[in-house]
Amino acid sequence: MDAILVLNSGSSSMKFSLFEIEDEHTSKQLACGLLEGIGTEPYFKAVNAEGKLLVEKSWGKASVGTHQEREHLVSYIDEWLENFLGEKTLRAVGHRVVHGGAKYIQPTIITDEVLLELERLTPFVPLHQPGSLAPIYTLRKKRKDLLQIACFDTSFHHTMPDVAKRLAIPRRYFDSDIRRYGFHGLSYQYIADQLKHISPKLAKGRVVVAHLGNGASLCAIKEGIGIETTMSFTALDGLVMGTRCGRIDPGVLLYMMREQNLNADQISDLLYRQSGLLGVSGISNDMRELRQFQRENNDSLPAKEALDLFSYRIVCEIGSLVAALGGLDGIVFTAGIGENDAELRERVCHSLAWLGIELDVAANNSGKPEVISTKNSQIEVRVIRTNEEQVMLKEIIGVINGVVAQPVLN
Ligand SMILES: Nc1ncnc2c1ncn2[C@@H]1O[C@H](COP(=O)(O)OP(=O)(O)O)[C@@H](O)[C@H]1O
Ligand SMILES: CC(=O)OP(=O)(O)O
Ligand SMILES: [Mg+2]
Repeated sequence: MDAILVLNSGSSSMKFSLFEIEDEHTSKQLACGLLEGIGTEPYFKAVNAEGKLLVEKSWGKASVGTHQEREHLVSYIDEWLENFLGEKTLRAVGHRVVHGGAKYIQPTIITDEVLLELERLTPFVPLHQPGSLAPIYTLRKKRKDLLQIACFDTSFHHTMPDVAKRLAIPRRYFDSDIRRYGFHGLSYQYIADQLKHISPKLAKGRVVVAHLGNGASLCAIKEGIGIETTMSFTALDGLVMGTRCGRIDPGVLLYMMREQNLNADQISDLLYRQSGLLGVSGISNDMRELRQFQRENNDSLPAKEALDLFSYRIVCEIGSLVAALGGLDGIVFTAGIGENDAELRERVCHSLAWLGIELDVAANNSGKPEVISTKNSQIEVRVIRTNEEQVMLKEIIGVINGVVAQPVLN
């Protein structure tokens, strides 16, 4: 029997799912797991399809998040996998690659040339691309003949009209790929696919999807096609995030460079790692920790200000996407915060009541929220658990079966 490994590498975590291919169209999950705390206190855990713990390991605080450390961690997972697979053969591994640039729209078999081109995109998303590429390098060293496939977070947004891709800077920059791309596309693809099954009305309508995790963005989807999104050239733009600033006046950066002598690396660190919920609250980038802090500290003002800003920006940006869609039929909340934080969803929905949203408070607070708008609401509001790995699996099987044409390399 053949197996497929799906790796979803993030800036500080790596999720994986292992599937067994039963035939051309069916596969079943064998195991899934998570490596988190990369760069701080790495911790690895895997469970089988029934949720039974298979392995657990922590490395302690000594680790520092270097490239070698990531390689070491991936090697560890690979060795564990080798034992777990037993007689099964690993047929392919698929990687979530955050940036595919203008060229890589389809899932793509990784070759030396592809890897070089993806490496060139690292300056576009310095916080993510190295994390996406590190496991590819490690597995290439360890398993020379293994088929490796890249699935891109940018692909879903290629359908955006040119006007949404353009930045208002001299046009030569657009021609050299400095333009708006958008990210979290694998998650948006999953939601668009799910809507076809669970809400045909929304699948054919105008929807704003709010992917609110550690990275956060919104996507405007019309009849299943992405037409606008809040992230842009990099995964810094748009909403307030865990540690990222979201939309910012570029004049602030010029001021910091000129008047405070900050160089590019310092500004990058400030905007990617020290801003967002962490920067404004001074407490944490993690929504659960912030909520807890606020409860234990009598509505701490810095925590409140960070949370206010987080939801305010979501509300403003939803307004902007509704304008791009020319109206609205539905909103979908997804990812760690969108799926779990009822308070945030309530706040956003109440602020958008003028759009005709009526929240079903009981449904919103239920343990497993699905539709959280009332029957009378003019807008259908849903919570859908995202599953980027499922989309990647479908893409990988498409490549294996030769359904997906590979890009011509020059
Ligand atoms: N029960 C919960 N209530 C509120 N926030 C939560 C809950 N569970 C997870 N989160 C938040 O979700 C965020 C992480 O989301 P996730 O989608 O896992 O992010 P990423 O994939 O970008 O690392 C964190 O801010 C975390 O605190
Ligand atoms: C693109 C992006 O922001 O990804 P993540 O949410 O995994 O940080
Ligand atoms: Mg994520």
